[in-house]
Amino acid sequence: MPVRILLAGATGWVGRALAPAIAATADLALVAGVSRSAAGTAIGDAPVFASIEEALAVPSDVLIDYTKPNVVKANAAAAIAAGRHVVIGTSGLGADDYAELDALARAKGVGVLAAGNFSITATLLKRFTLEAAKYVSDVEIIDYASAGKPDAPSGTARELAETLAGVRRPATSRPIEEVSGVPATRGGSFGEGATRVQVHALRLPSFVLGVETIFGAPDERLTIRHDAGSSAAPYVAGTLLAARKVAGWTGVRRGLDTLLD
Ligand SMILES: NC(=O)C1=CN([C@@H]2O[C@H](COP(=O)(O)OP(=O)(O)OC[C@H]3O[C@@H](n4cnc5c(N)ncnc54)[C@H](OP(=O)(O)O)[C@@H]3O)[C@@H](O)[C@H]2O)C=CC1
Ligand SMILES: O=C(O)C1=N[C@H](C(=O)O)C[C@H](O)C1
Repeated sequence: MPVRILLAGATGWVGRALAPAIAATADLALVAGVSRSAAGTAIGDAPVFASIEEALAVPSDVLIDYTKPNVVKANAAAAIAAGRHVVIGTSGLGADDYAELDALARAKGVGVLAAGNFSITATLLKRFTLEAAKYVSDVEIIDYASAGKPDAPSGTARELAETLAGVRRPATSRPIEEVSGVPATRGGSFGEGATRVQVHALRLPSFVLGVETIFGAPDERLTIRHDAGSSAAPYVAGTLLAARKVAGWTGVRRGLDTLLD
């Protein structure tokens, strides 16, 4: 029997790429969608509803959420409460939010996979960054995105910074508290003390999303960079992989890298 998918954000930039891909995949079936503007219509045989609550009345196995930062947490909590596994693509949530969702998911015995970025090259950037952090102490992140992106940092940069802060070696750069001038220009901090990670978010026309990890060592430097193009195609395969696998554990896992060999 195919995994039955409820797709929240079915009419969005990513949702419009996911819906036909799910329909074309034998082991997945789109059974319902959520979009306020398309409520009352259908995508193939799947009815579209204005709210997650209405859509959860249709039997399904996995919620895939590509909506908005101010919507995703309530959607995920409602789906977990209804016993659904959840794949989160939407940005905007951080470690504290995921700790709350983890407790809810464990209580219901369901799995959650949240990835700041489901593209393969962004996932490789995370993997290579975590590897380099074993050897080089000083690292900062630049987050490039479109002028209209509602959240900062991006989900991509946030997951990377929060994970990196847990494994990196202590920085040799001057602590932010000791910086004079306008310390905010040193960026936003993730983590604590000398293993905090600074993220610098740029929001400019012409960018879709880019993330750059810069390592500095005495007299040498390493830059690792991912740039997204203008289509949502890079996110489809990783999201569908997560939908197939998310029933395999209980609680929240973060990052597509956790599913790769
Ligand atoms: N993890 C990853 O790899 C990626 C993550 N993203 C993230 O995914 C999210 C979605 O991106 P994108 O597809 O570009 O967004 P869009 O703005 O194109 O689409 C948003 C979708 O959510 C629906 N929606 C918005 N508000 C509500 C609401 N209150 N209730 C129900 N449905 C709602 C919209 O439909 P309607 O307005 O009709 O309700 C629409 O279908 C963003 O946070 C983005 O940063 C994007 C790309 C990759
Ligand atoms: O808002 C976007 O467009 C994107 N957001 C994701 C993020 O917040 O990291 C990533 C994706 O490449 C595009």
